[in-house]
Formats: sequence, structure tokens, C-alpha cells
Amino acid sequence: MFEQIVAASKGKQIVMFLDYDGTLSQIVEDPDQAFMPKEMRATVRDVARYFPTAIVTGRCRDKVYSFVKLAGLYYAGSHGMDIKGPSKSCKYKKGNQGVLFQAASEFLPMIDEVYKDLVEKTKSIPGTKVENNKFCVSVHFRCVDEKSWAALAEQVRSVLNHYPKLKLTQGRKVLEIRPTIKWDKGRALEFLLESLGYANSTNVLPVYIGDDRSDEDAFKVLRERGQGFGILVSKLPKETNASYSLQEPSEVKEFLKRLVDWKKMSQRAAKCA
Ligand SMILES: O=P(O)(O)OC[C@H]1O[C@H](O[C@H]2O[C@H](CO)[C@@H](O)[C@H](O)[C@H]2O)[C@H](O)[C@@H](O)[C@@H]1O
Repeated sequence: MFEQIVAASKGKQIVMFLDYDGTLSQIVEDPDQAFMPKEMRATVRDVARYFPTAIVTGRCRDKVYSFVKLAGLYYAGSHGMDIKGPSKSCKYKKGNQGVLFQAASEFLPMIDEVYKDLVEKTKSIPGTKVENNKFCVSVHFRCVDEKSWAALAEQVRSVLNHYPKLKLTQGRKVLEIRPTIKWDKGRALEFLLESLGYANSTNVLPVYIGDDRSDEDAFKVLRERGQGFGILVSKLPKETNASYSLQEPSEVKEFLKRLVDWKKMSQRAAKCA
């Protein structure tokens, strides 16, 4: 896989897109404790030195920033509905990059309301955790007894019946409630490529690494564009639009490190030539 990606990048700018949970951090029971190991942070910092890099996540943007803590990156939170550019100078930064795009601002009051309703409706089911991700809501069932999963899903559906403008999707032991707008991680990837000046460029090689169903939207965009590579993080074989796979975050780290080392070497070689 590494060799194919490097070969395909000849004469092209690699742009890195990284999902957070299950990709840069291990899946843990408590979503508030999904910290990023120091070594992974150092690796992502290096990646962002050599390639424009974005974190694309279902999480609230501020929350994921509190985990990643790197200023030189793009952040696309709430499944790409909330995009912000690097907060410190970096060579890929274009102009003053505050918030670049918020796809669902008008949904903010509705999301706050549905969050409260969901907390209330699900509080009788032990282990449930409802997370407000600003433009979407997650209802976690990782710590819920399997016998109660159906009842929990039913409660969530009963709340959503009152919100026809919201839809329900499912991730890893999580029900995700999002606006029914045509925006997802794939659209966020396209938006970011455009923001970086690569809208219709053939001189770019986007690489997207993610572990969950919502990442499939980005893998699909890459497949349809016939450009770049999706890399699925999974221990088990799965139906996917990704081109390659890695088993777990530690393999993601090794892949990223290798990419940085290769880039450093090729820059050195170019200077000596
Ligand atoms: O797009 P992502 O960054 O992968 O976000 C998807 C969901 O990730 C988080 O939940 C997942 O990770 C948790 C911590 O390891 C785990 O407890 C949970 O079971 C996983 O689904 C996040 O908390 C959710 O809000 C995101 O929707």
C-alpha cells in the first residue's frame, strides 16, 4: 500500500484527511476519555508540516481540538458541518482562516432541543450517554446492556418522530442524529480541497484515513473522483469504498511516520540534485 501511494503521488501534492476516534485514538468506553497518545500527536504534527492536513470527525470541533491540540491543521467537526482553518501560520494556510464554513447553522437551536429531549428520554436506560456535538448528537450504547439496545433505539426513534428535519445514522456503538442536509464527510473533503486551491486540479492526491461508516462518504467521493486513496481502519474485513486498510491506530501512526520519513528524504534528495 505505502509504495502504491508514494508512486501515485509523483508530481502531486498529498493532502491528508484524518478521522479521529478509532483512527488517531483507540476506541474507549467513555467518549470523554478518548485521548490521543503523545506519540500520535507528534506524528500528526510532523504530517501537517509536510502536507496540508485536516481532522474530519463526527465530534464537536472544539472537543476534537481539545484532544488533538495542534494549531497547524484544518478541523472539520460535526461530520464536516463545521470547518475551521489552521489557527497558526502554516505554509498551506490561505489568508485569515477562521471559521471557513458552517453547513447547518440554522439547526443549532433544534440540536440543543433534541439533545435535551434525548437526555430526558434515555435516562432510564443505564449506560446510555448522550453527547452534544454542536450540529449533531450522538447517543452512545457501548456501555448499555445488549438486552436494552432495541429499547434505546426505540426511544431515540420516538424522539426523532418530532423532528422530521433530523435523520438517524449509526456508527460504532453509537446512534448519530444529524440534520437532513446534503452534507457529510465527503462534501467536507471536497470543500477543503477547494479551499486549498485544488478544486479541479489533477496535481493533488487526497488520502483519507477513517474507521467508521460516516468515513465511507469520503471514501466514495475519492473513488468517484478517481483520485486519491481511502484507507479503512479495521481489524475485520468489511464492505468498503476504501482502497486499502490498516488494522488499528498504531498502524495508522506507523503509516504516517513512514510518509513523513519518505517526504523528508525526497526533499533532501531534491536539494542535493
Ligand atoms: O467521526 P469520528 O471521529 O469517528 O466520530 C464518530 C463518533 O466517535 C466518538 O464515538 C466513538 O468513540 C468513542 C471513544 O472511543 C466510543 O466510546 C464510541 O463507542 C465510538 O462510537 C464520538 O464520541 C461520537 O460522538 C462520534 O459520533
